[in-house]
Amino acid sequence: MKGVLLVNLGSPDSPTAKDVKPYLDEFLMDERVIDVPKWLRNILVRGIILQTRPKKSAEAYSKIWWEEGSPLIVISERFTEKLREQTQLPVALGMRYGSMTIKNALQELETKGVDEVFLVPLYPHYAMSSYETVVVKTMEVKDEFFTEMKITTLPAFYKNPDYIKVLSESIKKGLKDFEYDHLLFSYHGIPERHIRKSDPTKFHCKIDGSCCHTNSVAHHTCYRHQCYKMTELVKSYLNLPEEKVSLSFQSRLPNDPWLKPYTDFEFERFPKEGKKKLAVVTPAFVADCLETLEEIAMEGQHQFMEAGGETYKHIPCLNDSDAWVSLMAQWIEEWEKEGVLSHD
Ligand SMILES: C=CC1=C(C)c2cc3[nH]c(cc4nc(cc5[nH]c(cc1n2)c(C)c5CCC(=O)O)C(CCC(=O)O)=C4C)c(C)c3C=C
Ligand SMILES: [Fe+2]
Ligand SMILES: [Fe+2]
Repeated sequence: MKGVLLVNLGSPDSPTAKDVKPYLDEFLMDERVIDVPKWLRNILVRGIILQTRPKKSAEAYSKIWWEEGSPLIVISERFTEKLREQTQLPVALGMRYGSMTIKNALQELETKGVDEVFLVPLYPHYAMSSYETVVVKTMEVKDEFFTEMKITTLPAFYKNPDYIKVLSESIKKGLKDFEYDHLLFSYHGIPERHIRKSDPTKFHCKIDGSCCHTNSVAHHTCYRHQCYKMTELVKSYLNLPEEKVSLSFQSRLPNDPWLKPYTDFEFERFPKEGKKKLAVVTPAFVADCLETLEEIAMEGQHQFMEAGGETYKHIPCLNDSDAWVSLMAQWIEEWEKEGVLSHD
């Protein structure tokens, strides 16, 4: 019997340093997130980062936490519930980190008789620290506990025409009644090193002005290319003028070059260039979360206004919108009927 496993990143159990610490420990000790030898990761994460970050992160989580829990989890649950109404197949939700484990979700599917799973990493783009780690972890759990299960994975959907349509229409709705002189696509950042590591050709990705715009097989796993491509496709769908749109990368850790330009630097720069009415969209995320609600909607607005901005709007992620749920149901139906799915 067929079934669906949705996987997103996960959140701590509560917005307290006590619960944030083990969550961040699991997250940052992932070799695809902090990709250095284990002994060094231990020193960096447990000896340095976890000494101060949990308290800081807990304060940020407290600002966005809902009565029902973490926005990322609550929105993912709402999405799952709505999806269940649109498909006959069992659907389970798991998280890569934290207490809503992938193992429990697969267990739930197995109890319902599922032995063929459609794995949906809830990320539009491929990055080793997001999409890839979900796939690898799910396969590890399958190999250890659910050896008879067959798993097929949804490819990254950053350029899927139906997804671009749903995303663009939601941006259009967000821009309605908001007069803006610039629209910023702010994507979650990753270290530049990860782009080179994920390049199967080992020579294409130079992180320069041209590599991401020159055809290459490297683009299947190039997060930077995929962010540019998505921005271009939305820009063209909405017929937006070239000079009114740009892209940047948010949420970096210190002491490493991450993808540029940095979103917070752009917030400082735009007002000085006369761009004082700013709309920001965060299309690396399908669901609003700490990184969109605190870093962009709250902190971002503050930084932009302090730098001389006049009006600011964060356009929400797709969350549990009907169009997004229906599109996912359509992809599930295609997989159910045809067994394979490709967005190329
Ligand atoms: C969109 C995909 C994501 C990628 C790629 C990604 C890479 C990445 N993230 C960190 C470090 C942190 N990220 C944090 C939060 C966070 N990250 C994503 C998504 C991606 N991360 C989401 C959806 C969230 C929000 C989770 C939530 O509960 O709402 C955090 C925790 C918060 C904080 O302390 O700032 C960290 C840390 C790295 C190092 C990385 C790539 C190497
Ligand atoms: Fe992150
Ligand atoms: Fe590239």
